[in-house]
Amino acid sequence: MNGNEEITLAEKISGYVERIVYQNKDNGYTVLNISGEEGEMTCVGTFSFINEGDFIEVEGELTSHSVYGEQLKVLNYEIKEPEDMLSIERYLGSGAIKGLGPGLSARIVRRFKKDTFRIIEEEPERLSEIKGISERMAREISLQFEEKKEMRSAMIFLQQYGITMNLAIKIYQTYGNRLYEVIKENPYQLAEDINGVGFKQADEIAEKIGINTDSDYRVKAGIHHVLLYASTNGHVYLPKRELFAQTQELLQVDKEKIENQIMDLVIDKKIVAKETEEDVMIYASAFYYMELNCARMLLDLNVPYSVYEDDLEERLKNLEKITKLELDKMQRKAVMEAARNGVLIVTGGPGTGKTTTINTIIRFFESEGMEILLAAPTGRAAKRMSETTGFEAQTIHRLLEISGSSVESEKGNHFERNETNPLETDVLIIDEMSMVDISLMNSLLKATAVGTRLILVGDENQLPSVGPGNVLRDIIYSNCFPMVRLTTIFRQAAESDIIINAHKINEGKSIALDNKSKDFFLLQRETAPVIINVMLQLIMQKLPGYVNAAPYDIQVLTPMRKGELGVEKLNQVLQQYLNPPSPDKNEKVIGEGFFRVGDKVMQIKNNYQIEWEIKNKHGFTIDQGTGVFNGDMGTIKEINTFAETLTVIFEEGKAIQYGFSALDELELAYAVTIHKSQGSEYPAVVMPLLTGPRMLFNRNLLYTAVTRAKKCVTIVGKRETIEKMIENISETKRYSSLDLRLAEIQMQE
Ligand SMILES: Nc1ncnc2c1ncn2[C@@H]1O[C@H](COP(=O)(O)OP(=O)(O)OP(=O)(O)O)[C@@H](O)[C@H]1O
Repeated sequence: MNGNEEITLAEKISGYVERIVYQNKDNGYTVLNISGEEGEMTCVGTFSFINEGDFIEVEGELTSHSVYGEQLKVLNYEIKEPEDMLSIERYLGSGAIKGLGPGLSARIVRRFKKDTFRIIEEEPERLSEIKGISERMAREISLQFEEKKEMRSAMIFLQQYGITMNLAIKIYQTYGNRLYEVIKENPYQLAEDINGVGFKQADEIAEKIGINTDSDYRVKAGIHHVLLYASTNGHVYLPKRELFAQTQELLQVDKEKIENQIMDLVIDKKIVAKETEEDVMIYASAFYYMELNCARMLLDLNVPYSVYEDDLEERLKNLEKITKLELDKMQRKAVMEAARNGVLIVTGGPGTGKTTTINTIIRFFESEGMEILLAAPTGRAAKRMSETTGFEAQTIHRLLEISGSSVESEKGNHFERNETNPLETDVLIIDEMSMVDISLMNSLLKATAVGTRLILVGDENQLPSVGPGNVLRDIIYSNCFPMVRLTTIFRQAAESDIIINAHKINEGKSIALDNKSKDFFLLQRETAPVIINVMLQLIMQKLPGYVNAAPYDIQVLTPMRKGELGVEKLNQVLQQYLNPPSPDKNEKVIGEGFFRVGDKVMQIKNNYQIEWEIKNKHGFTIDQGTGVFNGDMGTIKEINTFAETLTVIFEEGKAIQYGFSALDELELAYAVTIHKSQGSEYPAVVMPLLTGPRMLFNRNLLYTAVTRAKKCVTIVGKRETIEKMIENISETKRYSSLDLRLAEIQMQE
């Protein structure tokens, strides 16, 4: 209890809900005014389902609040059918039934008196005896009345299983009156049908209902859950032995049970099992078909185009004259192969001339009068592509035109551009391909009509995409498509130690860490507190001037989430220093930490539906749309504790308003994991490297981190750790098989 609140006595009162002042749909916490015989009263408590106009009986403690005055803290409540005629009339006329205002309600009650509710339920046609009510309207009134009653009982039923109001409403909307059957027989169905319900929650409900731990439904749902969970770690499938081990750990049931259900799921086409020499690969069906479709569509696009070979050289030379840049042998090859083929992959490390090659390819096709589209997986990468090529590039999501459909499905049908409405272009160039996951690739290919030239550009040595799949590497390893690997580091790029060291790291060679460089430093420190201190000094004092950027633009990258130098801890510290508390900055507590106005944040999942708008300086909306994606970064502009919203401004000035219940989509981003930093570039990167698990602290990770920096890399930690990372080529295995699908199809043809 608050210090400024005083309990006086227990009370039981009844009356109408005059007004719902506030309601939190997650936990049902509600403030409402009721009006009863003794006047108006403010009630505060948890109401799972209530409408304005309802007649309720509440029991609670009468308290006196220093600000809000007298209130009833509700302990119990019951929704009652109003009994006296006045109450009935008020209920009907309260707006609870659409189309019935006070006038009509009064007439109904005058006619049917205390029998009104029975008539509405049992003989609704009699309502049409009243002037102003047609037979159709009578049926509608009765239907609505019935629905309200049904919904109320559904809410009360679901509440006993600890289901929040928000979720209860979704369940009711999905199943209607079938929900009792679903919950009692197979609550695991919820995890399949309703966004936001996972296996764990369904399992909790099942336990409360008393469903056996080895029920078929539970085992099936468990298998599905393990596969989906694997996909959040980037896997498209799991080898059967791993699926078994993980499912057994989750469910604690016999192996035989799992084996049987796997067979059943295969028969039901919910999962796909593919046998190889060593093992059986098991896929959630959606993922299997995504890979299969991608393979088919890529091969369909991969047709040769006839070009006048004689003057190809000539035309290239002319282009070089215009761009005043002579391409090297591999770059030339890339341009020619782009002209000759339907699919081309261009790969290479930093500074090897990928952008320069894209530029020439664009100019080549442009001179042929062809339509060209450019895209990249993230907003930042698209922006960089626009800047370096001088052509407009967009995110792949935007290119495909998000449909804003309310169904977020694994099948990825969120886009207006698809097989029935493909992109209208002759050439499509995608940069930063290492970040494209199988689902996005599937959507992209669906929207790419045969006859379009597809050019995929990326660095195969970057970490694979955050989402499932290993698309770029699989395509390269399949050997099914023309590919050009760029390796020359050009003079200008060779002046940067960031680029030189990145290549050395990639080749497993040691790097100079003597601090004689202008853009690559190691500050040797041995303990976490000292490392944190040094990082703070770098970000707040030294680096902003050195790289000419704001402290917010200097990015801390770290391998881990947990631990003293993990993202979570570092964000707490950095928030405290870079955005200290202040009376004019609202805050919102989240778990153990909080968000504060001014914080740097990152979106951590794809959200295709959320709306954004861009306003000009006069406050007029100049652009709007939907969608924000995993890895997008922004700054908190406003926290409104009354409306329970938090507004973030993302790149390009896109403002997005999050309800407090959606804040699990955001994370502080002063520090981010190296995995999440893919595709982004920052003026300066600061990286603590002390010790960590071998599977994580590897060459690939260090390479990705270093290549994120444009002007300066500073590692704070141990030299020995860096050396070990360069030597360590063990990588966490990613289970993906686009290369196998490509090979299979080619064999069949
Ligand atoms: N044929 C060439 N002759 C001379 N300089 C070149 C040539 N090709 C590229 N360069 C120069 O090399 C540098 C790196 O090239 P570019 O930006 O195209 O590489 P990149 O692979 O796109 O690099 P990153 O991945 O780091 O963006 C640039 O300064 C560019 O002007």
